[in-house]
Amino acid sequence: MHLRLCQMKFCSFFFCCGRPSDWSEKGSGSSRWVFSLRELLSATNNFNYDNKLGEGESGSVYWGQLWDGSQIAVKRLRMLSEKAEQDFAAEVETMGRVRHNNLLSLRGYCSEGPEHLLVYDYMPNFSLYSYLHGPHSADRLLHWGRRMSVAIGSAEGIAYLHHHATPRIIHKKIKASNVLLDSEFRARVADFGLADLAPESAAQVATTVKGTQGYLAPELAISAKATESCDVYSFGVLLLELVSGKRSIEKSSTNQRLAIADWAFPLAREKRFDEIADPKLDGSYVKEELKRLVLVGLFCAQSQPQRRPTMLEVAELLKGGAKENLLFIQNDEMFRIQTTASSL
Ligand SMILES: Nc1ncnc2c1ncn2[C@@H]1O[C@H](COP(=O)(O)OP(=O)(O)OP(=O)(O)O)[C@@H](O)[C@H]1O
Repeated sequence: MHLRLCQMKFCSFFFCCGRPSDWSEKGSGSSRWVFSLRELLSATNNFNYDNKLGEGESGSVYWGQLWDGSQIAVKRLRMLSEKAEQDFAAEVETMGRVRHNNLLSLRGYCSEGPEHLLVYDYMPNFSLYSYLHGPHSADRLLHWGRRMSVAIGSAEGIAYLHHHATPRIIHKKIKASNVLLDSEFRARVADFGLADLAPESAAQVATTVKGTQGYLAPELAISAKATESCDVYSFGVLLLELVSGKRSIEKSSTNQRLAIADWAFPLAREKRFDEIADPKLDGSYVKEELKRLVLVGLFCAQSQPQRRPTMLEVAELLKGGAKENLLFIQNDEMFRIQTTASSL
């Protein structure tokens, strides 16, 4: 059942008035849309191994610097769908039109010969994954205030994709490595629209690969058709990860795999919210906010898609609005003590 929220205000979004193709091709670095292969080769030192930021399913990502000094991340795409191959410019133009403070928008592209490259602003604070589980997890820079801001910001970014972008976009790969952090640790959801550029077979393979395991809505095992509600499920998992510092799926000492929602659910039902908190927070968090994130996370990560909220509702709940709706969730039958974990 969807919660009914009144009017939503999206203060942080802004529309891009002009079409990306209208942007000056000969303008300064910030107004460029079409890049030449030559300048991207020069910016990335010929896709030098030392410039490589990482590699995902769709290709490798390289750090680069343009002639004006601005730092970029260049995604070198590996496989394209036939449609995207035929008209790459038109396909990426839709992605370029989507603009929101919590989305990592496309800055430009290059399509020359076999090379298909996407250009983004470089995010100096890496990804949420790197602070939760990766090389920066020991830095303890992800204090509670930042976690709340990442939760709300990424919810607003995804809500924008679902409810305001034209055409609407289902992300399909919401996970901690796709939430990047800008210089102010503001969440920028990355990789939206990319699933639609991949060949169908590859997009389906993506639903089984390691990186997305634990985030996939259970209904995707039956039907490969992703919906907005699948993104809501993935976002619920992401929220629980953000609060607890645990991975979407943890392996126990006996090599058993435990989904994060199955671990957090009994603790939440018994109101043992403090035990869900990431030990790296050292107890420094706002109890009410932590409880809110856990309840909303579990409500999103329910197995029945029709019971999940929309991303607009999620954003409002996380911001602390719609108090009656949070109460409604808290009193839902799933959190009553008789409920068993299998009903999740
Ligand atoms: N704009 C960017 N600024 C800084 N780092 C980036 C940027 N874009 C991607 N990265 C980093 O590059 C690496 C590879 O990213 P990529 O999106 O290709 O893979 P992924 O998110 O790990 O997996 P997937 O392909 O499944 O989304 C990741 O570590 C990511 O954090």
